Amino acid sequence: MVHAVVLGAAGGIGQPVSLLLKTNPIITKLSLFDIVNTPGVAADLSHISTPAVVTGYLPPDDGLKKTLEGAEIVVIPAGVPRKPGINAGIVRDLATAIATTAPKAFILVISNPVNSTVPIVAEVLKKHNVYDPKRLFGVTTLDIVRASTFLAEVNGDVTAAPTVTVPVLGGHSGVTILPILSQAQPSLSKNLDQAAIEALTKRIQFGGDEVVKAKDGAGSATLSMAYAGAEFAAKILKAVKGEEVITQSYVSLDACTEGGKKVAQEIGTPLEFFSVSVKLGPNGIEKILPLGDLNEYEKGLLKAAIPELQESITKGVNFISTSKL
Ligand SMILES: NC(=O)C1=CN([C@@H]2O[C@H](COP(=O)(O)OP(=O)(O)OC[C@H]3O[C@@H](n4cnc5c(N)ncnc54)[C@H](O)[C@@H]3O)[C@@H](O)[C@H]2O)C=CC1
Ligand SMILES: O=C([O-])CC(=O)C(=O)O
Repeated sequence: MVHAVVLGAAGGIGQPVSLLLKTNPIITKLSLFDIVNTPGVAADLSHISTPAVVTGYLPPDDGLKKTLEGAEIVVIPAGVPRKPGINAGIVRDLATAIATTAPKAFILVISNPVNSTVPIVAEVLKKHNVYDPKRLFGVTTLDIVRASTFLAEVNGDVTAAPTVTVPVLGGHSGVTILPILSQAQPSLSKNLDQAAIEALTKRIQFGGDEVVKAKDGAGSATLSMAYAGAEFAAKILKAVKGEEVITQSYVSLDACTEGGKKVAQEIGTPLEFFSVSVKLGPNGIEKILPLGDLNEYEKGLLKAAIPELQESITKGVNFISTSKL
């Protein structure tokens, strides 16, 4: 019995991610919230012959509170593509509702800029004394998905993508995205020269721009993001059921003292949030894994990512310290 929630469920990501969650047989209750159109989305999904009972809520009559009551996992794709200022306020308000109604839920933040929206959610939860860093995740799975696909593609066999894994660390925007191609499994990057590695790294870092350009004004990645978001939610739910799961996510380095300290040393600059490899268990993050060996090029990428990450985290924290909650 799992109650999953999508906030921003009528949007470009919200609708397909809700569809994919509806097809996850572990989920028995799926509650959808948006400022528009959720009754229609919910009615449509409710005809699918999978276990989840789907309900759509709108803001009137305490809709957000009703959506969140008893929620165990909350996925947040609410917001507007490439409008960071607007999204900060939206995410703050949704986090406030989670803090008061479903403080123990796993929170999966998709709304951009993830590098700032995750600190925003953390600060709101801290203000309500319900912050559990083991349960708060910035979803960076799309970067991991892209890395697998693009590495398989450049290696001449895109059909191998499902069997290729590349750890992607750092954050979720441009130069803060650190694909660690030297740690790819299988080690396909050995077939590539340095110029090809650098081109592939840039493609992964700026994959979002490729979609924005191709959509020509009609928004950013939605379908691949929905796939990635549902995959990440499925990983959390597998871990809850006791399966061992290791993946990367943008999380607090204080979520796990031991592992987090080691990573902080590897980074060499204090950062409250970073996308790292985490071992997930029934209560969320059990262990933060070391960055592992980085080659000289990857060390340079890490160094270049730090100032932007620091600035984005500070922006998120300051946004809440100057907000009336
Ligand atoms: N983490 C990642 O890898 C990715 C993140 N994104 C981000 O996801 C967010 C959503 O993108 P799209 O679905 O394409 O946008 P969209 O504009 O199609 O959908 C956003 C939805 O949020 C809803 N919304 C707005 N304010 C709300 C509120 N206060 N409460 C509940 N719902 C509200 C809107 O009504 C709309 O249905 C954007 O911030 C985008 O940048 C997009 C792609 C990848
Ligand atoms: O680029 C964007 O605006 C959306 C995004 O985060 C991505 O596609 O990775």
